[in-house]
Amino acid sequence: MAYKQFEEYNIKVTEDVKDRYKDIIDELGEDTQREGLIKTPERAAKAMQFLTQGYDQDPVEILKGAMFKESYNEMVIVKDIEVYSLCEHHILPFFGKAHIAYIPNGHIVGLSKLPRIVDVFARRLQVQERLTEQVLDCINDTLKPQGVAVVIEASHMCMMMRGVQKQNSTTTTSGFRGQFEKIETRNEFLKLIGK
Ligand SMILES: Nc1nc2c(ncn2[C@@H]2O[C@H](COP(=O)(O)OP(=O)(O)OP(=O)(O)O)[C@@H](O)[C@H]2O)c(=O)[nH]1
Ligand SMILES: [Zn+2]
Repeated sequence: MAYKQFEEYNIKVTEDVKDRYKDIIDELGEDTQREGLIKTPERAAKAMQFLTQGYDQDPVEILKGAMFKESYNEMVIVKDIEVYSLCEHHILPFFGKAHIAYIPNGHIVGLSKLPRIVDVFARRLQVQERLTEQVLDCINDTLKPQGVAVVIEASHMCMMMRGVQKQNSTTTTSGFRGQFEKIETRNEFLKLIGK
């Protein structure tokens, strides 16, 4: 494997974050010594490291690890890629689907690498708009295709469980570069992903 995978928790980070979670749980009025909660600060510290592992990963390296010379000149679409991220305002999940298309320009990329780079950017504190643009720019700048398109549809827990408390709203963000700036190409992509 040519790039860093999430393998182990940083011991110092785990200890530091664990101590802070213990204080937070305590402040929220719970008993950190009761059986069900005794290991919770450590579990939460590890979960947060997993959910923010994207800071330590290099998406360019991931794409470059599987670029292949090919003359294929048509649209390649990977749709319905599950996205799980954390909103940077409330540190609550937002989740949904990403749809990615590109038109090669001499090189194709290993299909799995597209969901992998979505994960790299999603596993950070994010807003949906920036997540969309980072995926778009990464593919555009690394693969240098004739065009690239990214659509993300997501539900935000911070709008569902708290705050405005709307259970059925979804947010759609999109970005288009190169050939996808042309309305016909963009429409073909949107039609193929069922939009
Ligand atoms: N644009 C954008 N906004 C987001 C995203 N995730 C969460 N938000 C919003 O971030 C905003 C933060 O607004 P604030 O008024 O500072 O926070 P708040 O008082 O908790 O707001 P409410 O959620 O309306 O209760 C809220 O409107 C959230 O809905 C995102 O990915 N993109
Ligand atoms: Zn939020």
